[in-house]
Amino acid sequence: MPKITGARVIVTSPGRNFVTLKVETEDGVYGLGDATLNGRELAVASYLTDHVIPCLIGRDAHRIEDIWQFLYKGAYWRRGPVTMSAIAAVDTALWDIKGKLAGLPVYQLLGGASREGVMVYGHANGTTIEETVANALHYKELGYRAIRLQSGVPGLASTYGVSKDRYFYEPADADMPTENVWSTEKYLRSVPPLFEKARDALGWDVHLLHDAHHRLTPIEAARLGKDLEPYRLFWLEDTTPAENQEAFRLIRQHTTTPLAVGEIFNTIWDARELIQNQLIDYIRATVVHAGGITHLRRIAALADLYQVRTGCHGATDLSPVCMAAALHFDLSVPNFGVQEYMRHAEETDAVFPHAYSFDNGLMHPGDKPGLGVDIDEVLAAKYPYRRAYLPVNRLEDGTMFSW
Ligand SMILES: O=C(O)[C@@H](O)[C@@H](O)[C@H](O)[C@H](O)CO
Ligand SMILES: [Mg+2]
Repeated sequence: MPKITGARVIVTSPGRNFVTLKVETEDGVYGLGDATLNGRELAVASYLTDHVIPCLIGRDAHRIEDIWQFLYKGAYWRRGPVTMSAIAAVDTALWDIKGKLAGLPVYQLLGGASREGVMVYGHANGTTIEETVANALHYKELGYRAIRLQSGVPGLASTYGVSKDRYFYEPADADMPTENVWSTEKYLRSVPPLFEKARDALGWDVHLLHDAHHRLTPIEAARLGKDLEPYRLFWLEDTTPAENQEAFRLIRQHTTTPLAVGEIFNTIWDARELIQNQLIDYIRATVVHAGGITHLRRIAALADLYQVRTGCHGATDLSPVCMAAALHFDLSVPNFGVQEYMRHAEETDAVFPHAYSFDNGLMHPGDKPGLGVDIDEVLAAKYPYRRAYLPVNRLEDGTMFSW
């Protein structure tokens, strides 16, 4: 058996913070797993170092399912983003090791390729509709077949999804949380004209998406979905805070705009009612925050029964290790929908050399054994951790609100 002889957490900040688990076996083969939880990184690092790694040493690295069950059931305190990100990192690293030992890319171990490539969507943003549409046109020229559009809201100083940089969106921007001001009325007025202009400029042969980032009530979400129907969105994402799964029934009854949710979900239980009651069209759970490749496959299998497709989260706070793992999953899973792809900064790519590639709107994980992603530890050590928070939102009268 490939015995696990060591495991370490590597925290590095090449442009932004990443937490990576490296698991080593006695024959020198190692695997990597992403454990990054944006804004709460060190909690996962400690969970791994202080509580998980001591239990890994001496185990058989091939027993992925058993180790997953051991960490999930053995903790007694189940679920939650910190626990599930830590389990995900172990699980991902073990799949990497299994692939390397088998001499096969991970997607081959997951049943092989179900498609030629993985359709990804880019994130077009701008402070005005004109800027956002121009940015979306640029994505189309780069070959993207799906584009998400997020525009500034007239009357609001800053909004989720609109970055200072044209191409790189990074929400965790300060060592104390940035406070934004939010108005749903202003936002709801601004979105339909954005998509009207986008369709005029981009035509109908490209998929358009939008993220409401959990800030609407069910009836507001229903109205937005209805207002956007003429523009035939691929999906409308995270309309309401999904702690209340039942809310989606109300939204669903009012609109045929496809609904996506789940980037903050960490287990199948968060999505179960939504999937079984066919209240959503796309499940956005991803490798790092939803218990790794093993658990994500379970979620996808449940979703497949109800024609719900996958649409993994892929913002810049998910490291290239997660991106690689997601692409192996995407290439193999039968009910794939789309994959989010926000390009990482050059410093990030240099610390995490990887085999995955983008061509004409599709990505491929490459054919290196394992995940096909590495970490340059010497370079990583040059980028020390810097505390960085996600922003918060207040209504115009000062009330705390969902970000
Ligand atoms: O869909 C998305 O990409 C977003 O909702 C993310 O940018 C999200 O805000 C960040 O990943 C939070 O860390
Ligand atoms: Mg989102």
